[in-house]
Amino acid sequence: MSSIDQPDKGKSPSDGSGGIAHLRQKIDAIDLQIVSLLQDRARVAHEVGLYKKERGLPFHVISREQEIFDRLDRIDIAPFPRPVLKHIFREILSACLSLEEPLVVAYLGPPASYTHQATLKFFGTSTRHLSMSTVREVFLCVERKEAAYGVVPIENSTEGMVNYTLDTLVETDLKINGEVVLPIHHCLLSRGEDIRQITKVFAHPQSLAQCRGFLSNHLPHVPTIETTSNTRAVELALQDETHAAAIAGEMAAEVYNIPVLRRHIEDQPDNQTRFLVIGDGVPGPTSRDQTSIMVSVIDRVGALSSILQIIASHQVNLTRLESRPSKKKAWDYIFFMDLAGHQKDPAIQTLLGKLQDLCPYVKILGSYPVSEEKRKSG
Ligand SMILES: O=C(O)C(=O)C[C@]1(C(=O)O)C=C[C@@H](O)C=C1
Repeated sequence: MSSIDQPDKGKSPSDGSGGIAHLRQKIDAIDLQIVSLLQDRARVAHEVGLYKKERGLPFHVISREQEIFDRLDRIDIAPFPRPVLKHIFREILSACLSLEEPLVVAYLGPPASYTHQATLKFFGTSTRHLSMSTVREVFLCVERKEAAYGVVPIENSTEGMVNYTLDTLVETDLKINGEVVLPIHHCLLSRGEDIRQITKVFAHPQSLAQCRGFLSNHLPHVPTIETTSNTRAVELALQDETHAAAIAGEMAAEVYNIPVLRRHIEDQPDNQTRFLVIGDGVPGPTSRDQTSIMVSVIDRVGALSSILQIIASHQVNLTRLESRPSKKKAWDYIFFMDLAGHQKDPAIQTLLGKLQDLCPYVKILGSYPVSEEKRKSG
């Protein structure tokens, strides 16, 4: 028994030391209050669910959830750590929603993939998650209404855009409903106890690319084998008769019970991946939204710069600009743009009208709340 577990018989609150038994009684009473308040909240959420069911209203409301998180941001919660409070509320909302109607979310990759982690971060754990093996399948699952939402990677801070997701966005009628940013920390996982014993490294090409420096410094002559996912890399490393290693996240190490040989092997310490949440509706406006659009421009000198000037003249902030080959004609491009604001904002509405007049093609990919990470960084 550790000393803290010893019953604190000698002390009482009256001896001035605030005996631990008394403090623990206080904690027990507070815990009961927390549980009782959670019960009350769950009952009210269930009532909201019945109200919505009668009227055919959507159960999961991203803008309402954002409003709740915004309010938490404004209240003083010291000394309780804010990120933990957010985490707890993410789970409370997820649990309350599951009493209204279980939410089904499709995501890319096997369980324990980074996209699975992003899904848990956005929706909490009280949802049903469907693992899909391709980005296309995630979209199809939502299009067929087998899932309410899908989660796919869109961009890595080291490796750039996930082109396959951009291309799929071009084709689909689904809309972007949210974004999640996840810090990506890769680990070298192996049953071999010494890094010098490693015979080969299995990894997804994106993870290999993000750990190039580590591999060339520490495993310069060890062959690397590309896999379809990080989790597949772990499976292959486990099946291998020699001391093979895999690159994957800590969650995969836990799920597959494979030791972590090295942590943080990514070349960029602030390596992050941005994921998109896709759905078939458009979330309502919140305190801070962005609108993603896709435009094609007439193939003539200055066409793109005149579009950019129009955006600026409408006082709309362009926060991202990416180009992709149109795949219709050589050297013909489409542009992906993120605009600060919601498509219901008057400035964005006027701008979109103007762009629709000027560009051969404009598609609104969605309006959705800016991620927690971007909100924090200003
Ligand atoms: O306010 C609602 O519309 C609810 O359904 C309640 C609630 C909540 O628990 O606060 C639950 C799920 C929604 O996504 C948003 C909020």
